Amino acid sequence: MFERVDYYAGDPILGLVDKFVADSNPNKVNLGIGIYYDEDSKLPVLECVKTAEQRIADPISPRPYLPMAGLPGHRLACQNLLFGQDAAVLQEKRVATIATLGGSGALKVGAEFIHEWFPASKCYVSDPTWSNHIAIFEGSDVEVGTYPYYDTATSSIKFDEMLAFIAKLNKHDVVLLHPCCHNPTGMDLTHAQWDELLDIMKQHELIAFMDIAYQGFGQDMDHDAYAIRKAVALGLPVFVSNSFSKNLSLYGERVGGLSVVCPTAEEAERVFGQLNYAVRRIYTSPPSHGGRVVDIVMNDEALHQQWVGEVYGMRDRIKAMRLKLKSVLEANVPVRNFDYITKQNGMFSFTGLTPKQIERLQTEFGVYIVSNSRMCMAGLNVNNVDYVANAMAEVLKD
Ligand SMILES: Cc1[nH+]cc(COP(=O)(O)O)c(/C=N/[C@@H](CC(=O)O)C(=O)O)c1O
Repeated sequence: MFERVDYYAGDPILGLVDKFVADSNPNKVNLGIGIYYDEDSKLPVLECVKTAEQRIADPISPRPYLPMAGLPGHRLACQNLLFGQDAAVLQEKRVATIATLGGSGALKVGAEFIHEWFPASKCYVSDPTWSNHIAIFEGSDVEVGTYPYYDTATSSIKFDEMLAFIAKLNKHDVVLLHPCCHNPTGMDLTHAQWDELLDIMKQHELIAFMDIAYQGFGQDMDHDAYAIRKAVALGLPVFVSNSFSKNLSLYGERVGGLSVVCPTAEEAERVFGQLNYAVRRIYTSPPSHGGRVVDIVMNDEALHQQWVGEVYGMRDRIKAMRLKLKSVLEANVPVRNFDYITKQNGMFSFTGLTPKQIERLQTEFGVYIVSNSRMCMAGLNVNNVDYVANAMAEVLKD
């Protein structure tokens, strides 16, 4: 009956978790999946979340279905964070926002919407990008292509090539962009480069799909949203998928959002209705617990301020680990340039290690990084950074 069904080869990122758990090496370090671990290699529960959880727990309340679009407070939280509190585009009611099952759910609903209402549009992702971008859009029957992005030889962005390629796309083609903390390279465009790119996209009537999963881990909440707000200012059609998995450390609660910026409030109403309908046909409504945590933390002024401070604490710890890793590697492998480690933003560093070196890191040292050479810097801490640096130095001798 099901003999024709293909075996699933496994996910290049999630599959590493199982291998890591099964590894008996006492020194093992998981630098694969994009999860923030604290100084003690523990997944943190933010203080602001603890307070929200207490409010949800006492008094305990029933758990009715949420609206298809999720809690209004969750949706408002996404809008204020992405576009800025009281932004004109919000005052004009030109943004259709739904709460989603994490950033992944936002991408899926967005891909379904594009397939249905822009059937001729192709989606172009950066080369390289988060592997699930391609799987999600292709899973919604949207044809996916890639635009030039990262130059491995120079650890930099192929900006001129990227512009030239995007300038040749067709009207209403979708360009999937990382506003900050690019996954997997960590290399971000400068504000001047964003201005140039978005202007070309405006001229060629392209659709910007901005996937922001690490807001606050780059420079700060507003700086990290620059590309989104610039696209809005230029009057581009913008889809924004956002995730609270990392910056609220709520991975398993599956909380995110999808926003679509429209030319008029009337069109936003139309889009909002179809986003609701897409949710109904995929999963009916988002989970209530995570939505309530987002609503409480993000809309209570004191908790919101506390949250921002906690995110910047995570950001700064990662930056400190980048500096430490770079200094130990420079001391151990003086012939090699490691500037890329501190040039890159957010959780990830694209190390450029070869498959053989990656394999040795894993089998000989129990250090797990993704097969494309992406390393999650948020898995480093003062207890393991020397070990990881020495292991990298060792395999780099190959
Ligand atoms: C760019 C990007 N967008 C969306 C997501 C999905 O987030 P969520 O809200 O949890 O659905 C992730 C997750 N990335 C990490 C985990 C994963 O692969 O699912 C990662 O790259 O390791 C991203 O890195």
